Amino acid sequence: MKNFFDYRGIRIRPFHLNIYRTYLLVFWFPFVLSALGYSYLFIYPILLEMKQANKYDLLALWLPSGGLFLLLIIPLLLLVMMRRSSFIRGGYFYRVYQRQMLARLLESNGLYEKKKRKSKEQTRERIIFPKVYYRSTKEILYLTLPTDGMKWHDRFQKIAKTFEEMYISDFISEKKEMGFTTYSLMIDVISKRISIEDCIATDGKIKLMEGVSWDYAEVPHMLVTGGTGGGKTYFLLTLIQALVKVGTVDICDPKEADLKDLQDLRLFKGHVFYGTKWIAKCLKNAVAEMNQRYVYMKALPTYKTGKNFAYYGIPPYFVIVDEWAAFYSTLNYKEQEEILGYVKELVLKARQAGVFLILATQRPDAEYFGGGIRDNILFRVSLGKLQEQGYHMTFGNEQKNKAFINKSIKGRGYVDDGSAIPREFYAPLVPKRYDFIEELKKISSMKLLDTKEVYPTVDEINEAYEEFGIEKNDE
Ligand SMILES: Nc1ncnc2c1ncn2[C@@H]1O[C@H](COP(=O)(O)OP(=O)(O)OP(=O)(O)O)[C@@H](O)[C@H]1O
Repeated sequence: MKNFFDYRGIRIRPFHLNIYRTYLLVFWFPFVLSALGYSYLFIYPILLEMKQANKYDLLALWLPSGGLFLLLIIPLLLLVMMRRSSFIRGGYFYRVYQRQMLARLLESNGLYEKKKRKSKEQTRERIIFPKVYYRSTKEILYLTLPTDGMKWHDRFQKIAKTFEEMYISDFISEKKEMGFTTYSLMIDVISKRISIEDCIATDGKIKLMEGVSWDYAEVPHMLVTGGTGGGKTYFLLTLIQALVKVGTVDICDPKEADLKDLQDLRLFKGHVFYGTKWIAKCLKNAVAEMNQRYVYMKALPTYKTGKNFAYYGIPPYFVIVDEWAAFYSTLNYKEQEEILGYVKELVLKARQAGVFLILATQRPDAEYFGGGIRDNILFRVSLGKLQEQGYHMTFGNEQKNKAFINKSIKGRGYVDDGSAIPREFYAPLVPKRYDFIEELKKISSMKLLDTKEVYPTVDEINEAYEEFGIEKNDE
């Protein structure tokens, strides 16, 4: 609802074109004034005396000139340093500079009107900016522009990507009101990075950053993409250390690289898979687990329509497959069909049973994700540097208007937490001293659901599916 007074922010005016420098001069001005006073009191009398005596002694001026120099230059240097440090910390001057950038964007793109002002002697031109407003909080930048059907309407409607690139920020939403559009952009995301110690799974969610959690029951399954060295393995290990405390974690490492080492831990005995045959078995087991869980839940005395695994206190079950695309491309047609079949079942049906897939890959090309699998994996993370196409594959072609910016920060990328709005992401920070293996050794066992003698028939499974509103199996 509209308030009577809606504060849009500071209106951008032509004086903002040089405001960053102007502010420096304004802060310096009192020192210039005191330098003038000082000169009048201490230098002028000496000069006057010299003039009267008609004898100029530069040596006598040396000390007072030094004082003048200190009075002018030291404050200027301090102010330049203060301005720079405020800029780096994202403080006052940083925001001043953002306003200057906005003014310069308008000017350099000719987004202004010219107005002539006539006086007796001459005609002067004045530029008038459209009604553009700037407002910022510590985390969000609000930029309001006129979308009133006038001259620059279309231009202002498509400006979000430019803002993302200008301010190295993420467009998160737009709010339209009659005549204006307000774009909200997230800034200073790095300050929301958490440490691995704070990456904890509770209440069906795993915290990944301040304000970003993977709510696996609501936004099931995860896609992790990233080039080599971007932090994919560290991120998967971070997820594993948190998820293993609340449920079961099966790990498929087709490349037999970093994750395979976990098999040496007692905790992961029988939970690490490699080789096509065993990975297929792991996924088949997960489908069987899903079916058992549905039948098990339906048979519980506490069974209640519409409730999921969490309601019955059933621990979640995660299957992590690393290097999915590379693995998939090595499979023959028959193997592809079998394995894709399991993945598809899990992606489409397993949410309420609490069985979740985490697929990690370098590039999520559509050819490795048949049957709409990619579209049904709702939580997506990219890590490290990707080409534009890689971002579009990860977050969908509808993100073509978003500016994805690569930075050389380990564990940095983008996340779509199910909102369909990707934003900058920093994986939990893993300190150098942190040893994943040693930390995992401290965990004695995984939380498993003991479904005991539940070995359901196809009919029983279909019956349970019906209860949970899931499409039945054909056989
Ligand atoms: N979240 C993080 N916190 C701290 N350092 C990180 C993080 N993620 C990655 N790194 C650093 O980056 C290095 C590479 O990360 P990682 O091994 O996870 O990359 P990768 O994408 O899996 O690469 P590859 O595919 O080549 O194994 C790590 O050795 C670590 O030093």
